[in-house]
Amino acid sequence: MRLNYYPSCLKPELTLGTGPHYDPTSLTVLHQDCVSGLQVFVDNEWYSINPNFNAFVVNIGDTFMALLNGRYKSCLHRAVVNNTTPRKSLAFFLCPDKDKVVCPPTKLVDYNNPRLYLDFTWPVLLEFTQKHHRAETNTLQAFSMLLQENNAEAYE
Ligand SMILES: O=C(O)CCC(=O)C(=O)O
Ligand SMILES: [Fe+2]
Repeated sequence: MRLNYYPSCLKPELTLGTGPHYDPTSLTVLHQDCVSGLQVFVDNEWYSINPNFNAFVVNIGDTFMALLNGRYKSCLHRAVVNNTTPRKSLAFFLCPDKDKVVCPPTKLVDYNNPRLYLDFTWPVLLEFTQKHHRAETNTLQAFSMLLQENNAEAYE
């Protein structure tokens, strides 16, 4: 769980509350107060999500995307600040047990939908995100390439 507090800022256009990122986890359940700030990146544009104190925003993260073999996509999002009102949000991250292998069900893999990502466990992806945090890059793609390189080396 993460509690975010974004103080107001005299020059909000010069800063970001939380930079653009994909959540690496499976699902994120987000609760916001009544101040807007959350934005998602769709079709090359940032869209503000209206805050609703009585609702949760559920975000698909990279682990869920891998588990569903890319059928649902994780979403690039960020939080911006404003010059009048501080904002608070609460993010509850769901992630797999540490020894569970993230592998899509066979039903989601066939000739037209080949495996997009090699098997991995959550702690390995977590370590990758902690060591190589690169805002706005596609973390899952970069992680997947590393898995493929490691896999190839193991067979050399
Ligand atoms: O504060 C927000 O609305 C977003 C926070 C967020 O994306 C996160 O904590 O991962
Ligand atoms: Fe997030």
